[in-house]
Amino acid sequence: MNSLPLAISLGDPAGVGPELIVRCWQTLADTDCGPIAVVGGANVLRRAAERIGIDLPLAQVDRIADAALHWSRALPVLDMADATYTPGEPTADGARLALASLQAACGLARSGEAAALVTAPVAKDNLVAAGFAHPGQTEFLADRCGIAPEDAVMMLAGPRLRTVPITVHVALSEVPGRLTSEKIHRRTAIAAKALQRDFGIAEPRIAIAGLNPHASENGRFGSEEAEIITPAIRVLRDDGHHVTGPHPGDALFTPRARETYDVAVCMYHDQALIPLKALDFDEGVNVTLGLPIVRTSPDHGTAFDIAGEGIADPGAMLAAIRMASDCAARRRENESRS
Ligand SMILES: NC(=O)C1=CN([C@@H]2O[C@H](COP(=O)(O)OP(=O)(O)OC[C@H]3O[C@@H](n4cnc5c(N)ncnc54)[C@H](O)[C@@H]3O)[C@@H](O)[C@H]2O)C=CC1
Ligand SMILES: NCC(=O)COP(=O)(O)O
Repeated sequence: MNSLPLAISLGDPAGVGPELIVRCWQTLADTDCGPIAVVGGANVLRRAAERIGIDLPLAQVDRIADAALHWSRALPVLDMADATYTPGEPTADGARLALASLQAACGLARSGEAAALVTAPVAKDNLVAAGFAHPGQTEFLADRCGIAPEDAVMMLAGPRLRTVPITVHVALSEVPGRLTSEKIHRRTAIAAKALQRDFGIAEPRIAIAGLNPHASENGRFGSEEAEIITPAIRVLRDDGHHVTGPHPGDALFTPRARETYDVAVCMYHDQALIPLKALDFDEGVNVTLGLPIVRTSPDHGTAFDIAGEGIADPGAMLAAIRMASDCAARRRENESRS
């Protein structure tokens, strides 16, 4: 168990994040996942709990270290920015709060005051209006941690599947131009190292998808497999990684195929996220690999359409908190051994 708290950023206060955090605290309080602390938004959390009929004990703390004193009987919330609770109706104030919470929570993880960072969902376009200059939180965290955006690797992880998209938040038409052997090699190697360090998989089995239908059918439907993906696979194998591919994307996620690998490396966002969400939506976690901090998030977004109705499933947020706790503990253990 982590003795340090996990820092939870509030996400967009008009989304499902606040009510899910409340539900997660109810489930996790005093369990071996260790203390959690929400960074800002006490009023939002209180109102979200009221709205879904939960009598929420809340402990406002000045220092995250104090969360451990309270979390078994009250949800610890760091006293800072706040906003009005307007479920389903995002506001500029709410976006500013989401950004302030993300920035402060990231700072706590980086300084070592928090064991890990768990981010509740944000709406990227609203954040941009609040001054956010990154395609997503993944790239923001890379920037804050002083690493190249390409080296912060998104992985979606559920009980049945793990996937890594090589390109992420870009238009589909730009994907072929953005794929390079170097990028596939580098991001796959980062994922392999993180699976060892944070997930305890000693020799990760990696399956790499093609880009084109039938992985190009020997060049009939495109050249990226031969020119970009296969050379990357060769170098990864030379480095000692257990890699197969390029596999036709449509065959890679069948039940039998999934038994043959620990992670599927995919060429674009939806190739990686569609199978994960189809299989594991209510338990899916978005984890950022390659950072000096541990960061997880639920696989879903703000779900403005159901916010405040009390019907949002807390499973993915719970899985994100548990995974952050496990990864942080494993990383600390590995570091103390080396
Ligand atoms: N981790 C993050 O911060 C993420 C943020 N987003 C952002 O969220 C916003 C909305 O994105 P969408 O594509 O609409 O995806 P979404 O995941 O918010 O919603 C898609 C569908 O799933 C449902 N849903 C989502 N979470 C649910 C839950 N916990 N329980 C039950 N049903 C749930 C929604 O009601 C909706 O019908 C966008 O601005 C996007 O950028 C999207 C994915 C991840
Ligand atoms: N589709 C995943 C997603 O949008 C989450 O991105 P990030 O904000 O975690 O970078």
